[in-house]
Amino acid sequence: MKRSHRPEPKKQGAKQAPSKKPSSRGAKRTGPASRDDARGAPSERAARPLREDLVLQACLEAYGSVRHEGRLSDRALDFTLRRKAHLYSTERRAVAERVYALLRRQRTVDWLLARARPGFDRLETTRQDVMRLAASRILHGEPLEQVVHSSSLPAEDGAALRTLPDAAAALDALPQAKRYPIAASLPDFLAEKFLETFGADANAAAEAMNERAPLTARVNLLKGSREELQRRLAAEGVESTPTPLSPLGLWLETRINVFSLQSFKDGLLELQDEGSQLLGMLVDSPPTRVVDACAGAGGKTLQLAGQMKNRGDLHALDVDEVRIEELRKRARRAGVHNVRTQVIPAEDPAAAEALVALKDKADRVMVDAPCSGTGTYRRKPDGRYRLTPEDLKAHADRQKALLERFSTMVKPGGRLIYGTCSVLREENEAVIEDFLARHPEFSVRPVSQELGPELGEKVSRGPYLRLAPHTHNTDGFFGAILVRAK
Ligand SMILES: C[S@@+](CC[C@H](N)C(=O)[O-])C[C@H]1O[C@@H](n2cnc3c(N)ncnc32)[C@H](O)[C@@H]1O
Repeated sequence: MKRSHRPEPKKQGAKQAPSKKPSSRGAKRTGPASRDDARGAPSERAARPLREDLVLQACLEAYGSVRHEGRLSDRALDFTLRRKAHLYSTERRAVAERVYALLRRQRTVDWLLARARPGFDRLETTRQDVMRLAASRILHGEPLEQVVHSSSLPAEDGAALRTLPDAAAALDALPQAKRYPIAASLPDFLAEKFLETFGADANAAAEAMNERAPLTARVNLLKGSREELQRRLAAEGVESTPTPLSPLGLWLETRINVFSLQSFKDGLLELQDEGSQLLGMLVDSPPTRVVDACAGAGGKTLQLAGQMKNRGDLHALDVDEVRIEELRKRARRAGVHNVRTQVIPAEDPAAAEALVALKDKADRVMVDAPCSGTGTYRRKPDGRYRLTPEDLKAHADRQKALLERFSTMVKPGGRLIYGTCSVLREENEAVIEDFLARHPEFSVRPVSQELGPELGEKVSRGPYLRLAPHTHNTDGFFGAILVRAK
């Protein structure tokens, strides 16, 4: 039976979508503290049964606002759960897990229900959504009868759910080209691109993309080593495991609220996917002047500051004032002193003017470009349903333009580091090829020269960093190092 759309036996004791590795959703910041945070022993809290009616109501609100009102999933959950202070933390987690699980399998679930329940698409919207949530829970291994019972379904809808295995068998029987977009839960054009990109591994790529991501922290080297952080976390009752690829990372157990940990408030760690950490490691240290050209809220800026040991000049630029403000806050918490932030205009020629002072001056320029985010669907599952072929083209055009603009800041002998969290060639290798065709003064430096042969071999394809959930259990990332001739 294929995992993607087959109802499967529930793992013993599990209360959530299965995940091979530590996973993150439990620790998502979900609004104000829930009512049991201060009450009851942990074992009592864990044993308390979910109040299914309240959980279902919250799931319907959050899922409905993503699916029917177009809100982003993290915002919709945050918004819903902020207004549900009466939910226990186990219930809040169940809401987040169920909504994310359904978003990851939305197309599959819709296809199966259309077969299992004649007239499904003519049912009233809330009734459809109740069935979707129930079907998704069954696909993720919850016992069918328990789900049917706890979803308070009309008898005919419950009966339809009992036929899901037959619908799954019909899906399995489709030829791969027809089956794949549905089983992978991707729009047709993206499914085609995944098939092109991953070939024989396309099924595995989709499976891993539809799993929960691990909850991954990056140690703040300015405040201690990874081992010291592990000890601090253990003292706070949090188990952690060193990440296998990044020397900076720790997988954290999921059933915690990271943001309430003292070690987080003291700036000892940041949440950052292991793939993102590896991309940040392509910027070597200690160069004296580094530009983080698309710094956003500073995930990589803070990592670079740590790698630079708080020395030299680190320029963090972005067009988004809100993100830059968040970066400043995070930098204060992390004890970062070498960063200068700058909000820059997006459009030429104003943008070019803002960068004039840095022209030919930087040892390293990192362009962590805005992209389709096709590598991050484990964490942002709804992104796939919003992306259009036109968006993809616009991303690639903008990436080329940004590389062109920010490359002017690299000094002779300096390096340009380009990265995305996309798995698609047109945003990655094709952007680099386009740039090199117009800039013979730049050449590619294989990432293994930066990361060392052992790690380099594990994380690269050709000269580039190439990561994906099914091969590395990281988000999908691409990275390239380009060196400007002296
Ligand atoms: C992938 S995100 C950066 C993530 C960030 N580096 C991190 O590690 O957290 C891309 C960023 O590029 C920014 N951006 C978009 N257009 C830009 C432009 N013309 N110049 C600079 N930054 C831009 C976006 O605002 C966004 O914050």
